[in-house]
Amino acid sequence: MATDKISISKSFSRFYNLLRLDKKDVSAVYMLAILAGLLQLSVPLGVQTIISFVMAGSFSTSIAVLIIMVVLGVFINGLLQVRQLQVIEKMQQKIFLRYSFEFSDRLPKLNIEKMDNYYLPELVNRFFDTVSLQKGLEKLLLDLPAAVIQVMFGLMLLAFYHPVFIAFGALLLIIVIIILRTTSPRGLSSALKASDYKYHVAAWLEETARVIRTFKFAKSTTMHIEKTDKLVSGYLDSRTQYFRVLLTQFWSLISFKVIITAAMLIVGAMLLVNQQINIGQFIAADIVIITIIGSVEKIILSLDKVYDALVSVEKLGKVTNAEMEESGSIILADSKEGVAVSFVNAGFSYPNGSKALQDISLSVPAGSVVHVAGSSGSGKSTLLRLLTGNYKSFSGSVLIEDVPVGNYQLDSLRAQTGILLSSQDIFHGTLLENITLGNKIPMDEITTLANKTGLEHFVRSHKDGYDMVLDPTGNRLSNHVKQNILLVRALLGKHRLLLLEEPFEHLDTSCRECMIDLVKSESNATVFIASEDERLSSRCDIVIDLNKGTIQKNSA
Ligand SMILES: Nc1ncnc2c1ncn2[C@@H]1O[C@H](COP(=O)(O)OP(=O)(O)OP(=O)(O)O)[C@@H](O)[C@H]1O
Repeated sequence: MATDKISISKSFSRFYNLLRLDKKDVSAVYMLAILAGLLQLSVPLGVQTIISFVMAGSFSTSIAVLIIMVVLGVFINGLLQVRQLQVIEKMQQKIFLRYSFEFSDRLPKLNIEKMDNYYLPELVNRFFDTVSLQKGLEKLLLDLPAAVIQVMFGLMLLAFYHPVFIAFGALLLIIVIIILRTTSPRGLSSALKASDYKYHVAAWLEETARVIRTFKFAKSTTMHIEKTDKLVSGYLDSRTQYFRVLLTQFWSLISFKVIITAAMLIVGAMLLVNQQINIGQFIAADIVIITIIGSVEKIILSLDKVYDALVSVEKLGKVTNAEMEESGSIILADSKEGVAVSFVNAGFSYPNGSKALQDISLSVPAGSVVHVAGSSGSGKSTLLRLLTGNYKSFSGSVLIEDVPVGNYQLDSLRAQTGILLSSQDIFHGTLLENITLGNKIPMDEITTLANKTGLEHFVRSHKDGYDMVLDPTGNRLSNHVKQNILLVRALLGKHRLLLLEEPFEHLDTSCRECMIDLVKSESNATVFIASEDERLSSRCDIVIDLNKGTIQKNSA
């Protein structure tokens, strides 16, 4: 099973790029963390001074003032933490919002030629990584900087008590850096591997759900369980590997804690006995040391969330960094006339190497109705796809109005093209939304077409009419109605080019005849109809007969 390669520095730079978008918020969080870290140190300093006063046997108003100041410091520290939480919450909301819109905006603009090997609904599962990213963000921006800052300030403070603490600080930093450097790359790559398997398991469960009837009616198959078992084993293996890395880090931490606690107590006690520090300084130094150890513990225990956040950015990048379609700059003029289309020695292979079209040369005058005939797999859909402007890696040339199709601005080409390809479908939404795709189209135009195609009968037979909600993929609709909806969608508006794949497939003979008349009379558009139905040929101006991707016969 292929696992994505990942490098920790690249991952961090992707994460950094994400944070850069919220520069102000991130700076605010760090400023607040620094202030909170400083205030945190007021506790040991205050305690030390209070103890000195008490030891000296003097209880005066200055102690009361000091106590009030220490308590106030703790309170302000809490306030700063609340403010940090508010900023982080805002950033977490922004992450969800940003990825929602980025996914929504990018998906229709993906380069479908390059994304041919992906099943997009499965790819979109990565959206759920926004949740791990939100959680990781909290650790990365709140706990980690606070811990790092506390360690740094704590070490600086300790150095004032006795130079031996400087050595202690250096040793501590070196140990933490060694632990992180040696274990992090392994931690990140095993986290990514576990995440890959997680998505493979989810994808397989989704696939089982999608073809539920196949498994339900199959004769005592256990294939779905066996396949799940294999994927789950992969997940467990990589998860165990990942946990092993975390365990190494936790063990290093425990040993580190034991050694440091023992060393500090011994050193502290010796300094105290030798009267190099007083009791107040001893207690204060211990408070600082406990804070430092607590912070280092926080850093190491947060590592899994850091890995999760970095892995999430990688996973979300599968969609946000995916290649987008390229658009040309020429605008296809809005006109009542159809477009002239020509292919010159055009050939096309899919990314898997399957040769779909070879040496296609043809010339279609504007306004012609073309029947692209041929058996299944002969290349009919592919020929139509090349005219959509989405498929660009063909050899030879494909021209619309004597301009290479790739030169057109995709939006302008789409505005002039009515498309009904078999890959299109019904989506979860109202009937009206399914027809108009949210475009403002006069209702009379819709009802006229619905009348002509026969969709009107379906609309009338439901109490909610155009507001009826269709289920995803339109499974509960008859093929005939589904085809009618897609046909009305394709024909709505003014077009210079119509690309229709098996538009009349589920219609009875009389309906089929009316529809052909409808398509022919609709406009002056140039119409390409890909269909295996030979009866269509006699009703069209040009017939292109395809066989294994080449033109067998081209008759006008
Ligand atoms: N997305 C794809 N990836 C790889 N190969 C493809 C893809 N789509 C089609 N093909 C292959 O390209 C060839 C032409 O397919 P195409 O769908 O254009 O033929 P068709 O005549 O429209 O067939 P049908 O009527 O069954 O849709 C076939 O061999 C098919 O297997």
